[in-house]
Amino acid sequence: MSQRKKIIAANWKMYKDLAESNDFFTFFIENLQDTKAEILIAPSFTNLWHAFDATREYPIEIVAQNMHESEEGAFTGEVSAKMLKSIGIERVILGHSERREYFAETDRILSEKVRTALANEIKIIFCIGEKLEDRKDGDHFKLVESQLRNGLFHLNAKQWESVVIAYEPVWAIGTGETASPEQAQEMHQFIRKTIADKYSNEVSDNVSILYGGSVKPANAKDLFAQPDIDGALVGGASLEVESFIDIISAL
Ligand SMILES: O=C[C@H](O)COP(=O)(O)O
Repeated sequence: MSQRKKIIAANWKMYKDLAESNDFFTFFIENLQDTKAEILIAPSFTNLWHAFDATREYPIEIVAQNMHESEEGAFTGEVSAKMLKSIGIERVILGHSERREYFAETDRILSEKVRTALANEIKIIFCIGEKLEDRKDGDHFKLVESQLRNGLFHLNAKQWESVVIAYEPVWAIGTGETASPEQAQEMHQFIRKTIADKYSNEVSDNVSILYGGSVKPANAKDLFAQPDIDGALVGGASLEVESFIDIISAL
């Protein structure tokens, strides 16, 4: 019987200064209802400590949006796993398409980030997803499989207990063009089978696979009704307390 977790994660990207972040958490905590979902929120680095401190007593996990693959060094502007752990952060988003696109994060760099995170006992939300041209060419399964293999298939079965996958078709991110529940389910099922073929059904059945890409209160319920969709990684709709709570309530 699968014990995989239901997760609603917020990726704030480069939005909210400290005052806006603090205001969000004050209102969010006041209005949060009981939910079976694990709630994860990823603010920017400058807000991480305050967010962690404000939510210590609540069922809300604060997550980093990135980290460097080296333990430490002359990497101006970067943040290490050790620094994140020192402020209580125990999970990081890696492989987001915006990091791959704008910061040239290759599969090799991402596999190194994965190694460093796990070596520092930091759990991972690993993002994979095809571009529109991949899908139009019928290459979306091949692309997603290569991201999965190159980023994560160096892990042993036990290490997968620290991994959550986020399938985020690039063409759905920030566009309002959400994948249909059927499209998302088809890819989630493929991802789970690819993991099962490499490892085992036991490993794949326990990996939470989140959908990301224009998740809104209006489409969340139909997405979450799919058997292999275990929650969402939400961008824009997580910036407002009301819409984020509505998405959580849809699970
Ligand atoms: O990490 C979140 C994804 O990029 C989705 O963003 P979005 O909900 O604004 O489309």
